[in-house]
Amino acid sequence: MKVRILSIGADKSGLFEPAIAEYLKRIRRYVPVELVELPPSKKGGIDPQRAREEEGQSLLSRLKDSERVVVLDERGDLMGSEAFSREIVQDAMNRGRDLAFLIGGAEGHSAAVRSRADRILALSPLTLAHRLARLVLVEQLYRGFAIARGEPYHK
Ligand SMILES: C[S@@+](CC[C@H](N)C(=O)[O-])C[C@H]1O[C@@H](n2cnc3c(N)ncnc32)[C@H](O)[C@@H]1O
Repeated sequence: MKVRILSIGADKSGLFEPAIAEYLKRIRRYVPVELVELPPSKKGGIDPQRAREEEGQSLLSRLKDSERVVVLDERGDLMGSEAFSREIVQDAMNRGRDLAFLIGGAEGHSAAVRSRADRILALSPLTLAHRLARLVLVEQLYRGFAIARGEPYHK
């Protein structure tokens, strides 16, 4: 099993990168994990619909057939950490499936991305900056593996 996080944009602020790097390092104790940053569309701020579609194509073109696709979106299903561990992390472990998590840009996800999703997941009903969504995702992934192993990180 492998995990990839495909994300539009980079963390230019530098605020979240050290924490994200730390959780990626911790997740690598369990599985290979890769963060793939994709450039935002040049249409951002000018033509939001076009930007969403271009970024969606960029995300979709990088998916592999072997991957179960989890699209992150504030309008998606809300689940607790134990359900996330069971239904996403442990399910993939048990089936030997790879996981791809898709994080959109400033304009969110296109209809094409939503329709490709095996699961649409909200980390909260709040709208998070994409780089903060990344950080919450990697912490929850680490927590999800710790739950699966019965390790004390999750209380
Ligand atoms: C700034 S948000 C995009 C907001 C955009 N206006 C929309 O309607 O989707 C950028 C990306 O961060 C992720 N994101 C932000 N808040 C989230 C949340 N509460 N749950 C899951 N993902 C979230 C999503 O992948 C989203 O596409």
